Amino acid sequence: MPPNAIIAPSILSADFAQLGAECARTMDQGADWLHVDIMDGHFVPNITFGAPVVAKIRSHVDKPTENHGRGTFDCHMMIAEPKKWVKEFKKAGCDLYCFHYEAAFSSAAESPEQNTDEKTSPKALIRYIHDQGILAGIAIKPDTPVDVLWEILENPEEKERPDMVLVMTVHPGFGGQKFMASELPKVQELRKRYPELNIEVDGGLGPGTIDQAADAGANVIVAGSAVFGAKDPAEVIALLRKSVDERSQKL
Ligand SMILES: O=C(CO)[C@H](O)[C@H](O)COP(=O)(O)O
Repeated sequence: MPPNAIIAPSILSADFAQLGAECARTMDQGADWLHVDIMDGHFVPNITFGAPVVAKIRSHVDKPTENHGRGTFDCHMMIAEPKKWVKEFKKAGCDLYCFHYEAAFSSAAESPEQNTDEKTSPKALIRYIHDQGILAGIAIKPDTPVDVLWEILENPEEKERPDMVLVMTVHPGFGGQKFMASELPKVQELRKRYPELNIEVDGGLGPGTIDQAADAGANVIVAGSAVFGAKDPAEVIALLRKSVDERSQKL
């Protein structure tokens, strides 16, 4: 059976003027993790915030007492140089550093396939993140085929295997976009091969789309506008959890 449902509201849709209070409130409303979107204006055409802001909001939410536990800060690094920021974000209180496959190679290569330098490979980056004592996630954009992940997930070296895979269900950069159901076969394939893996989906998730994502096998659900824009965010969080829990029994 897949791992438990983890509901991770994306604070991209929170009121940035009251971010600490928004984080604390969302946890009180039943969130498991907080999804923290870091955008650098290069990897994606938008800018959010950096480690100093994460350090400030971290103090408003209790640290998790175990890996993947309640209060995990799930930092989604939509940045062009993911290795450069690992230590700083760990220091700020990031518990799970999720980088993009597409950004993991040195900028000298025109595409990930052209880069054969082991030092800048996703596997090396995962090892580096684990060496800092935090969890590592790897994300793929809609244009990236899921096959690129097999070599990384099948690595016999445990330290070089990710703790979570994030399948983007929108093109990264902005909240409030339309859910791309075309990405769900990636989730299905991942779940078929890795029953125990934490598989996260991000983009356009809410009451109208959660059942499809849960049927495909996603268990970590990011929802920004659906939670922060709701009249009753606690009800939406509970609904997302129920869908995943019910559907995961049948997988
Ligand atoms: O990573 C993201 C955008 O790049 C956001 O986390 C995501 O889009 C969530 O927003 P929404 O639930 O409103 O679609």
